[in-house]
Parts: sequence; structure tokens; C-alpha cells
Amino acid sequence: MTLSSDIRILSPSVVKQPAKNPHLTPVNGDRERSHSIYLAGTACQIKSNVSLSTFTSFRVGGPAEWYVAPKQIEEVQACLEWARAEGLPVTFLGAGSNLLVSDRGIPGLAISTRHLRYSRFNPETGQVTVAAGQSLPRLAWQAAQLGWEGLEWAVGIPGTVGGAVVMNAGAHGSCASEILVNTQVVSRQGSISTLTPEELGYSYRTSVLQGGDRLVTEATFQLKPGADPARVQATTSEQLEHRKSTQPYHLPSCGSVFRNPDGSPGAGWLIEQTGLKGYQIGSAQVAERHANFIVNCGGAKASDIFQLIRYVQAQVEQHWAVLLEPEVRTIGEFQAL
Ligand SMILES: Cc1cc2nc3c(=O)[nH]c(=O)nc-3n(C[C@H](O)[C@H](O)[C@H](O)COP(=O)(O)OP(=O)(O)OC[C@H]3O[C@@H](n4cnc5c(N)ncnc54)[C@H](O)[C@@H]3O)c2cc1C
Ligand SMILES: NC(=O)C1=CN([C@@H]2O[C@H](COP(=O)(O)OP(=O)(O)OC[C@H]3O[C@@H](n4cnc5c(N)ncnc54)[C@H](OP(=O)(O)O)[C@@H]3O)[C@@H](O)[C@H]2O)C=CC1
Ligand SMILES: C=C(O[C@H]1[C@H](O)[C@@H](CO)O[C@H](OP(=O)(O)OP(=O)(O)OC[C@H]2O[C@@H](n3ccc(=O)[nH]c3=O)[C@H](O)[C@@H]2O)[C@@H]1NC(C)=O)C(=O)O
Repeated sequence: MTLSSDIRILSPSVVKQPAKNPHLTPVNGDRERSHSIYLAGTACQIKSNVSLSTFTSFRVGGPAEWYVAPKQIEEVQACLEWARAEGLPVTFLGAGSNLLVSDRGIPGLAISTRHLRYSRFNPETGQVTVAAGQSLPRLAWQAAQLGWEGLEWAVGIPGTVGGAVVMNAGAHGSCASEILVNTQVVSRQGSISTLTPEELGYSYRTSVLQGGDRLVTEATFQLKPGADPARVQATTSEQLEHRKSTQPYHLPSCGSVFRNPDGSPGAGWLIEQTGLKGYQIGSAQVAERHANFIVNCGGAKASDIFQLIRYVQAQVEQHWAVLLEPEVRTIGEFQAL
């Protein structure tokens, strides 16, 4: 299919009527033409009807009604202003490594942080200030090469810095909130503020930013400079190797589907002991290597994955009286069978 492109120049301040909204693209229906809008005064291109499947690690999901990847904070503010003027809901995307997007897509404007990129290491304070779209594994390797300790655990988490702050990403007994000094956020109204970890309501894989309307644009972490780079790199490599041997790292997934429940063995153990390893709906499968992973074996639909999540949840609750809570963030409409 070829999408035609219709470029228009709009100023956020003059757009009052909704642009010709494609709304949600029917799963099997005609595809709308793709439009691009340049926001006046910026180089920022807002595109319509953009498939999100390539922007999620599950490799599933329908189109965003509108999609943009701003390069600077001023462009973020202009996009938010445009969405407000259009009366559109806004969704934030990092690397999409913990997202299940509906096959029907999502309404409104999807703002990706993928082009918000920089990192500044300050050897005097041991702090690194990083833009939200920076890859967390890349940051972990940069720190290791400098001989800065504190991010070795993060090397296998294939998300962005912004996603890690929001999700309180963690592994090997460490997590983002433990090293976060502060984070810069932009509100839906476009105002910028700096928040401390205490203001973010952190606990295991949780923060007040989840499902909220503030976009993380930057974070500062406290690391420990001065170690032997070879040693930090060796530890970083070991963490990655351990992960590759215990998780189905080579297949599309969202990492752990469920948070580990309090006071019982981990979700993976519970799911395996329920006999669900290898269980499949469509092309979505409970991974053989780790039962708390669902993998896309090729051509899975978001609805397959959603149904499998619900099935696993129901089976584990029936066997163990434990209700597993999803860690993966679901966006768009899904139908429970
Ligand atoms: C193979 C694999 C292994 C994984 N291993 C781990 C692991 O060991 N530990 C772990 O914690 N996680 C793990 N994950 C899950 C995932 O990588 C993390 O949750 C990661 O932090 C998500 O970052 P992201 O940029 O991809 O966020 P996304 O998936 O894009 O978004 C996650 C949520 O954060 C919001 N969001 C993203 N960026 C921003 C922003 N800048 N401002 C505001 N909201 C935002 C989104 O709206 C969404 O609600 C793994 C995933 C995979 C695929
Ligand atoms: N199962 C799944 O669903 C998914 C799995 N993954 C896996 O997660 C991992 C991370 O993916 P992703 O977040 O996309 O990674 P990125 O490519 O964004 O980041 C990896 C970064 O780390 C750097 N790097 C890698 N190895 C070294 C090293 N030995 N020394 C120094 N720097 C190094 C790379 O540098 P350079 O650019 O120079 O190579 C790159 O900048 C990959 O192994 C990928 O296969 C990712 C997404 C989904
Ligand atoms: C991948 C994620 O994070 C991961 C993180 O990478 C790893 C490593 O630190 O520790 C957590 O997994 P996990 O608790 O399953 O850790 P593992 O060490 O793999 O397993 C814990 C225990 O469960 C058992 N286990 C695991 C999988 C399985 O199929 N069967 C099973 O019995 C293991 O034998 C082990 O005794 C995080 N998951 C959660 C929900 O907290 C993620 O959040 O997406």
C-alpha cells in the first residue's frame, strides 16, 4: 500500500477547527490518506495515521491518529498546544518496550520522545543529565566505559530514560528511583517543572507519572565515577549475559508481563506451576524460557496478547488465589471475551 502525503502548514494559534481527523482506522477497512502538518515556527512534523507496530517491542498495534517525535522541548510545548487547540487526547511513547497498543490504534496525538537525545556527564558531581529519549542500555554502556558505577543493572532494559523514570524500571535488585536526583516534566498546559523522587510516589515498578498527563523530558541520575572502566564494563556484560540466558531476549515481548506479587513466589514461577508454559492464543505464546514473558511468535495481534494476559491471570487466580497485576501498559480499546 502506498500512502500519499499531503503537507500543510498550520500555526497552533490559528488552528481552531479539528483538522480532517481520520479517527481510528478500521482493522480491515480502508486506510485513510496520511497527512503531514508542520507547526509554524518549528521544524516539527505531525503525521496522521501512523502505524505504531514498529514503535513497540511486541511489534503489534494499529495506527496513531496523529504522531509526532519532537526534537526539542519548545517543540513538545508547541505539540501540546496544538493538541489542546484541537481537543485531542495525548499519549506519550518512549521506546514502546512496555506497551500493548490496540489493533484498532489510538485516537489523538501520540508524542514520541525518540528524538529528544543528549547526555551530559558532570565529573565534579558524578551526576549525568539525560534527555528522555536516550536509550537506557546506551546510557549504561556510556557510564561503564567512563568507569562510572550505578547503571550496570540497566543494560538489558530496552527502553528510554523517560520510560525508566515513569515505570521505575529495575533489575538485579536496583531500580531507577534509587539513583534519580530529579526529573524535568512538561504539563499538558506546557509548563515545565522539576520533580524529586519523593514527589514521584515511587514503589516497585510504579510512579505517579504512570497514566498521567506529564511528559518526562529529562532526568538527572547520581552515579559513582572513578572506578576501573574494565571492571564496570565486565559487570555490565555479566548482567546482560545473565539476562540472555534466563529470558527470551531474542523474541518480541514487553519483558515481564506481570509485576511479582507480594508474599509469594514470583509471577514466572506461579505461571509455570500452573502449567502454562508454551500456552498459545493465535501467535502469542507464554514463553518457554520464562513464563512471565509473552512472546510474539510472528504475526500475533494485540488482541491475541491481550486475551492471553487475561487467560493467564484467570488461571493463576484459580490455582493460587493470587491476582497477578499487569506491569505492561495497555493503550487503546480491547475487548475481553
Ligand atoms: C526484552 C525486555 C526486557 C525487559 N526487561 C525489563 C527489566 O529488567 N526491568 C524493567 O523494569 N523493565 C523491563 N522491561 C520493560 C521496559 O523495558 C521498561 O518498562 C522500560 O522502562 C519502558 O521504557 P520505554 O521507553 O520503552 O517506555 P514505553 O514502553 O514507551 O512506555 C511505558 C509507559 O511510560 C509512559 N512514558 C514513556 N515515556 C514517557 C515520558 N517521557 N514521559 C511520560 N510518560 C512516558 C508511556 O505512556 C507508558 O505508559 C523489558 C522489556 C523488554 C522488551
Ligand atoms: N525481546 C524484545 O522484545 C526486545 C529486545 N531488545 C534487545 O534489547 C537490547 C537493547 O536494545 P535497544 O534498547 O534497542 O538497544 P540500543 O541499540 O538502543 O542500545 C544499545 C546501545 O548500547 C551500545 N552497546 C552495546 N553493546 C556495547 C558494548 N559492548 N560496549 C559499548 N556499547 C555497547 C550500543 O552501541 P552501538 O550503537 O555503538 O552499537 C547502543 O548504543 C538488544 O540486545 C535487543 O536485541 C530490544 C528491543 C525489544
Ligand atoms: C523483565 C523485567 O524485570 C525482571 C528483571 O529483569 C529480573 C532480573 O532482575 O528480575 C525480575 O524477574 P523475575 O522475578 O522473574 O526474575 P528471575 O530471576 O527470572 O525469576 C525469579 C524466580 O522465578 C523462577 N522462575 C522464573 C521463570 C519461570 O518460568 N519459572 C520459574 O520458576 C526462577 O527460577 C527464579 O527462582 C524482573 N521482573 C519483575 C516482574 O520484577 C521486567 O520488569 O520487565
